[in-house]
Amino acid sequence: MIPVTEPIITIDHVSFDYVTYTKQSGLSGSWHDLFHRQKQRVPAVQNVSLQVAPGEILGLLGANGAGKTTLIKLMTGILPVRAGSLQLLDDQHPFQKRPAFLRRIGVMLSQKSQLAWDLPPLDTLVLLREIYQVPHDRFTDWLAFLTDQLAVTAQLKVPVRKLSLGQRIKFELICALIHTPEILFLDEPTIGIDVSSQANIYRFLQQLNRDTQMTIILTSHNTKDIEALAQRVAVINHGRKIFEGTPNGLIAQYASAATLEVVTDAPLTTLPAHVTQVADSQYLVDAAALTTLPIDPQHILSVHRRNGNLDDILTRLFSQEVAP
Ligand SMILES: Nc1ncnc2c1ncn2[C@@H]1O[C@H](COP(=O)(O)OP(=O)(O)OP(=O)(O)O)[C@@H](O)[C@H]1O
Repeated sequence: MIPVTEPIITIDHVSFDYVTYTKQSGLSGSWHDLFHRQKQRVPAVQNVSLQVAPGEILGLLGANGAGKTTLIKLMTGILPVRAGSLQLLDDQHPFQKRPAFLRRIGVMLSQKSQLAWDLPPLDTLVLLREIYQVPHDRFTDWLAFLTDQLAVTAQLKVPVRKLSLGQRIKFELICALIHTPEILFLDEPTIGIDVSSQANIYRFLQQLNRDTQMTIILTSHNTKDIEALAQRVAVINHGRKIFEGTPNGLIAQYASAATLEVVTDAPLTTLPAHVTQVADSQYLVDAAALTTLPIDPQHILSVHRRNGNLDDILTRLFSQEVAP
């Protein structure tokens, strides 16, 4: 679906390959590598086109290694766009990292911390204030608001190493927001966060989006994040976009057939193409295909109908091998 308003992000047929070199083990392997390095291309993003409207919350969904983080890195200028084109705000070259561009985006990557381990978050935030040239009084008010909303005011002056994981993630989020960006990128924002803090973060992001029209792009394996926040989702599989639309549209498209969950005491040794394994002896199968399930009925312990929720659908979607 193409947003009706002028898009704030336009990704047009973008592809990205990582180039790596295999490393052989042992001394002789290292010696061999000196003269004959084996080059490998990893096609992380393949021919992806996507548009995001201002004020939208878009969820990027995909299995591990699908290419979500790479797509975020391309949008935020961490990686260069070599094939296709990409425009964010009015900048067609995010990789040039113009200060005016960087001031308009906020990025929180799960694998990269902005916080200094031995310093309190306040020190990092003051540094960011200088980098982004946030006026002092604005900084003070905004920081007080953010820490209050995320319930971490008391931890502002505590060294990062003494904070809980949840508190650290909330400060990472505050770092990404301290300069009030127009677009916020969140890579796995609730990883390792308890349910009450998750709810706190959802409420906060929803309010932020509602009150300031901030555009939010998030990736998550936690479908609760997507259900709570995303107005639209793009599903990436092996670097390709395989779905774009609303979360309900995704459910409607892929949950057309009734799905049954079968528990057995005789696990399958080989998995037929139409069956998805969800646990050691637990399988999902279309109702219409139940009779073709190669399990002796006396070994079936239970059969339950599963309504199509996002978790089920993504499990099925990502377990189907889509050729890279
Ligand atoms: N620096 C790198 N060098 C080489 N290959 C990489 C690099 N970073 C990622 N890849 C590969 O690119 C592909 C996409 O990775 P990416 O991190 O974008 O996936 P992802 O969808 O964010 O996965 P996850 O959900 O596990 O974080 C994977 O096959 C990964 O192994």
